[in-house]
Amino acid sequence: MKPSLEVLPLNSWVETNGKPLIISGPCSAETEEQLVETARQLSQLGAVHVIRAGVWKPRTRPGSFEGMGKAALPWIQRAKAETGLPFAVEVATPEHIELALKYGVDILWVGARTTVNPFNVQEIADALRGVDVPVLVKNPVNPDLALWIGAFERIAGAGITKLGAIHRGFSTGEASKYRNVPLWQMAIELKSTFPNLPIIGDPSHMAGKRAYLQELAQMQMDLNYDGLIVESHIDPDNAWSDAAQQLTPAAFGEMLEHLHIRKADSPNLEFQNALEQIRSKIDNVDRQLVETLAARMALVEKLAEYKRDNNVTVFQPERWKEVHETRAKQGKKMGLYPELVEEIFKIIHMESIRKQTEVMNSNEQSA
Ligand SMILES: O=C(O)C(=O)C[C@]1(C(=O)O)C=C[C@@H](O)C=C1
Repeated sequence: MKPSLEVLPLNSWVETNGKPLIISGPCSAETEEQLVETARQLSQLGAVHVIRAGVWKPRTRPGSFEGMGKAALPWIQRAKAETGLPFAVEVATPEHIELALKYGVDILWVGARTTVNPFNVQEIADALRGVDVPVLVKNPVNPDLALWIGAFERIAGAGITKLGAIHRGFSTGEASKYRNVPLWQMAIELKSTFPNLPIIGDPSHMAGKRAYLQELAQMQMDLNYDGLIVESHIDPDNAWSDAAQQLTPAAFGEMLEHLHIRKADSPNLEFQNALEQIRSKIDNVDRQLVETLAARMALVEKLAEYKRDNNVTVFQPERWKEVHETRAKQGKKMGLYPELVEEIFKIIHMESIRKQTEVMNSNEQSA
């Protein structure tokens, strides 16, 4: 069964006047003064639609600052009253939900460390039954699309229709300049699974460092995300959590000014015609690509029959090295991104091995 979700459009629950939804605020609510002043400066930018703050913080190791908890909730009420802006908070337990709603929090989000655990997500969903509140779900820490999808299904199953995703990147164990690897394909697949589900980019947690925020936010806008959630703080260097990735409200305002916001499409006829023509050429090239792949696989199958009859192994390290290197070199010569050709040939080689193993372990003999 193809999964589907009943999701209300973003602009039915938050007014953004056709612009991307901008959520910003400190990683953590630390003091009343810090929270209210950050919110005040953000509201003065005139570009922020929702203020955020962490109240309950899941931390990797015990002993780190775990959020101010319930004590911060009245500060949120004051920040809301002074700015007139709605407020979003992370919740991880039914008790958090009850308290957040009691103190007038407008939007809840489920954090990456909660999304990984279906028991936790189900508890949250059960606590949300009968409540009309927008809920945003961050991607799970590990790159597992099914877990992310499952979280939406559980929360939607409790009757929540004001739903959105937050893409904050993944822990993959690979070396990366970013704190969390974006794995854009995951977000693209989520959008393909649930076309109506808004996706909000979280460049702060992806980047881990101020220096990468702009490029990541721009990429998220170019992927047609519906909004951004960015951490900001009146004194980022002295923040009690995530100091390296927070911006002052003024710096955040500047970052927003430098963002190119593009539209999903254009009615311009000349553009539409050009697009159609080029896309039809792309269709042809893609057809050739697929035919070429099929031709290669047919050759590999033939080769496997000889290997089977002569009792020779599938994997041939020397030949693979040659294939890999020559194709990468050729790609580079043609101006292609080197990793593109390398990665494609790794996939082709694995498929060649899979196919050959299948042929070699079938009982027929070649003619
Ligand atoms: O050349 C071979 O012996 C093959 O099996 C073909 C092929 C390939 O697909 O290019 C596949 C597996 C080997 O490791 C090397 C190359």
